[in-house]
Amino acid sequence: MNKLNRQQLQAAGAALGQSPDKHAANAAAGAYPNDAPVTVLQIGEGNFLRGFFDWMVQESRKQGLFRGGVAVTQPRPSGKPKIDALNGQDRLYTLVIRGLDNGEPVERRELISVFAEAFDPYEDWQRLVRLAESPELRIVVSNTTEAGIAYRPEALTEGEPIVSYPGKIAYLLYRRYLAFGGAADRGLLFLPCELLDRNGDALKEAVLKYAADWGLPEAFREWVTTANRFLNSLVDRIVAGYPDQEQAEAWFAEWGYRDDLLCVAEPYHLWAIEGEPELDELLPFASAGLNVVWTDTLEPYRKRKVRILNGAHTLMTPLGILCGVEYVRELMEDETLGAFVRRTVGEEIIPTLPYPQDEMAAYANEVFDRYLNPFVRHRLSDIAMNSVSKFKVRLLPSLEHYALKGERAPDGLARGLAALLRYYRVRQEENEYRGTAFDGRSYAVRDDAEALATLAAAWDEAGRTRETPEETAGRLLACETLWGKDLSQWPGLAAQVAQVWAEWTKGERT
Ligand SMILES: NC(=O)c1ccc[n+]([C@@H]2O[C@H](COP(=O)([O-])OP(=O)(O)OC[C@H]3O[C@@H](n4cnc5c(N)ncnc54)[C@H](O)[C@@H]3O)[C@@H](O)[C@H]2O)c1
Ligand SMILES: O=P(O)(O)OC[C@@H](O)[C@@H](O)[C@H](O)[C@H](O)CO
Repeated sequence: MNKLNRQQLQAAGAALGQSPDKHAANAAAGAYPNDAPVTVLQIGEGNFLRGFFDWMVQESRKQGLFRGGVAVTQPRPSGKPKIDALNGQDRLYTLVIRGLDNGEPVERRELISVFAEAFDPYEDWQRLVRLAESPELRIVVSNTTEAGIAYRPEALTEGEPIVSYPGKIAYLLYRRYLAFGGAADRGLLFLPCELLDRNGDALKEAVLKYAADWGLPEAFREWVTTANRFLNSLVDRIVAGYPDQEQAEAWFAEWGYRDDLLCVAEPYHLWAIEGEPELDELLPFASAGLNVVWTDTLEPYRKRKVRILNGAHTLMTPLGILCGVEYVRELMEDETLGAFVRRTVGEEIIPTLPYPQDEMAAYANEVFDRYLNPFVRHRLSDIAMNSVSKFKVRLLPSLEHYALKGERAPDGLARGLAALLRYYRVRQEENEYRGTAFDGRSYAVRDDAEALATLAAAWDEAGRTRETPEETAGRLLACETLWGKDLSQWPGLAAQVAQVWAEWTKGERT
């Protein structure tokens, strides 16, 4: 069977546009017109951007609202296989949107054709520099995970690729600044999608640090802040990526082509962007009828989503994996585990949020329905990656709410923390860290190397010193490098964690 290629796109377009004419067919399919300029640079080849941003560009293009194409590059050398795979299928991929939309089951297949270019910036650095100097370029979008926006000092060597994402932007902006003589109207609009608090500000700050490190002129740094916009935004859509092989094979047989970049997403989508609605002229997603909200108050959107949706994911994941559960939906359908998640969100997390409680409860119910989407198989093992830093952002603030009032942690949140610590009872085996589930099966744990080393050493020390479980809990909670503060000081928390572990030892699971 053939790989996806342009011929399939034209066939799809012809079917949609009822026309054998190539241009009409391409327009109907939202295809990239060969003579349109690249207006967007996308740093990130991952599932999320392909299931969210690129789909939005495609939707806007179908309506004739968005002109231009996207050049995609990977943020790390290790992302190259996906760029190669994209080029191997004429820069096309299939997005399947599956789930309940206003209670109605939907399954839509879209051939996404927004990529005008896909290249490896580490192999062809000058191509990226030329793009930065292009007058047509207007927008830079990224998703490099929360780790990608970090500032890590790095040398600037003329002609050699910069490794980090913000470092790249600092240099590329400098080249753009030089190319246009610092013209005020040649700045770019940055839309980082990383789930970091005030992601636009974080990117700008890191860019300016690199500019200062490299001694770039003060006038350039001024231009970075005055001529460019770094928008803070909050993205929300569950993009599960490539489906199970069995499902993929069934689709390939039906469609008559194979697609290595096949991606599955839910129908729900929200992009709240801090900026004036006039920016929709440049990024006409709201005009295209997509759920894109221009707002001057991002915080309520962010807090609601990170604390409820992501918080519940991070609450359920360690316990689910310890219990041998594989998928979010399976966990929510389990009588005990599902009730545990609903109860903790409803009775413990929502009351910590300073917003109308009925609105928060309605949002949580919508989230539970999304978790139960029968068509999106969201793996707990995917969500589990980097759970320590996720816990800090998603669940710790809810726990802290009680600690600051001098209260003990409520039961569900304490159990979530106990599960996280038990999940990270890991040992290094060759190149990876592994933990052991309740049934004795072993699982791999992916996290920051330093965090894993700290947790493995703490558990090892606990095993050798014959301390009590409460002392072990205290030892783990005291690791400020992990939590950003000493949690062993919070009222009764170590004892609560030890109590939960004792229940699990007796075979009680929640
Ligand atoms: N998948 C979803 O449902 C979803 C929804 C909302 C937000 N997100 C965000 O997306 C991220 C995961 O992305 P995905 O689902 O596309 O997964 P993915 O594995 O398909 O892609 C991850 C991307 O991040 C890059 N990356 C990873 N670590 C990096 C680092 N240290 N520095 C620079 N780049 C790095 C990879 O090269 C790749 O481009 C999460 O961190 C989250 O912030 C995902
Ligand atoms: O993408 P991660 O790995 O940061 O987190 C896993 C999930 O919580 C996350 O992807 C959500 O599904 C998403 O944030 C929904 O918008």
